[in-house]
Amino acid sequence: MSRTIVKVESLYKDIEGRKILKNVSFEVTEREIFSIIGGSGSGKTSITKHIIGLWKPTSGRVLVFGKEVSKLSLQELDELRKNIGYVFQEGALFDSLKVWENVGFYFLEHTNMSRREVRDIALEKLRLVDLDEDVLDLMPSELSGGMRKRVSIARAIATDPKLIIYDEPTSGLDPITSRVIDKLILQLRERTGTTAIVVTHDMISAFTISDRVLVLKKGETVAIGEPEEVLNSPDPFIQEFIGDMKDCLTKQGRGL
Ligand SMILES: Nc1ncnc2c1ncn2[C@@H]1O[C@H](COP(=O)(O)OP(=O)(O)OP(=O)(O)O)[C@@H](O)[C@H]1O
Repeated sequence: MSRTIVKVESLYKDIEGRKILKNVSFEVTEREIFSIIGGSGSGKTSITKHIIGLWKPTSGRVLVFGKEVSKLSLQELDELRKNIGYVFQEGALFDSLKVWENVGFYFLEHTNMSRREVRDIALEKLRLVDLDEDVLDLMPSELSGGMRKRVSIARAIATDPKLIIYDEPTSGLDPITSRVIDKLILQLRERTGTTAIVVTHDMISAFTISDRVLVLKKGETVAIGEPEEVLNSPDPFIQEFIGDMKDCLTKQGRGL
């Protein structure tokens, strides 16, 4: 049986009297690609903030690798975060650092490894995202949008995390580059066996790469299931949300 990597149980989050998340529950199992979709402000990022321990639930529980995140000590939280790679929406690369220094940032900051060793690790991670030594010494400003995403992903996997959270991995990219990043997310799962949670507005991405999809509306679960199940849900919100995309999201359309 597959191991549970993330378990969210009846998660509620209120901030200043506003209900941000209402009774959200789901499990993500090992090697799964699990997408969270929903309109702006529906609570997608709020869920990930609980997973990495930035927020504590108002009620309910969030367990990651079997441990309740809100009960971890600071040291345990550091250890947890080392095992979670986070790909930030805007890439969040340090503009004054070279590509290899960005990818190896964790090791430069937290270990005594030599720069040569860190550079070697960076190259190994860059190869996993189909980049090579040509980019090692480039500055982030010299990269295209798609390459920046790849470098951000290489940085997120630098410490060999068991879980990767992708925050809007295709935002700001043209449709062709978006599909390339989708393929990369799938390839990375094959290459590293990592579990992935993808927060996205991109329906094509969510319905093509995911094993399961969670649809949120104003902090509540509208649907959860395999892409086909969710696509065929009679729920009017889902039908409206998916809208015209449904035709191109048929099985043929999923042939990445
Ligand atoms: N620090 C905060 N303090 C108060 N309210 C917040 C805070 N962060 C988020 N919210 C509110 O929580 C709700 C959910 O926000 P969240 O960022 O999780 O949505 P989202 O689905 O990720 O949206 P988007 O797609 O726009 O990033 C929103 O109404 C937002 O205004």
